[in-house]
Amino acid sequence: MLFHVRMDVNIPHDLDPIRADELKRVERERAQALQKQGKWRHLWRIAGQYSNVSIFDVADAQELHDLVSTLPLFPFMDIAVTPLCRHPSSIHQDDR
Ligand SMILES: O=C(O)C[C@H]1C=CC(=O)O1
Repeated sequence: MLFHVRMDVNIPHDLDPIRADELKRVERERAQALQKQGKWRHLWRIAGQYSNVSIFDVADAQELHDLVSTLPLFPFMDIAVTPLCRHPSSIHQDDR
């Protein structure tokens, strides 16, 4: 099942910079591992913002929740989720 996910990151200015860098490093490792597994299918930066738009390919809403809620930066993100289904005019067979 595909989900469009927007993540807006808001790291508090008073968070220890070393702690923030460590969170970002582990977040990157996690994001790249999920991409290699095919679960985080697309990851795009929104130009000019500390935000991304992503497409997740997971079994269901529970799996999506389990993945995003355990991301290291989750406590500092506002997340908006939109479930997707196949468009009848799509030419991409893997759009499901
Ligand atoms: O930078 C972000 O958009 C937040 C998060 C998502 C992937 C990653 O490496 O960090």
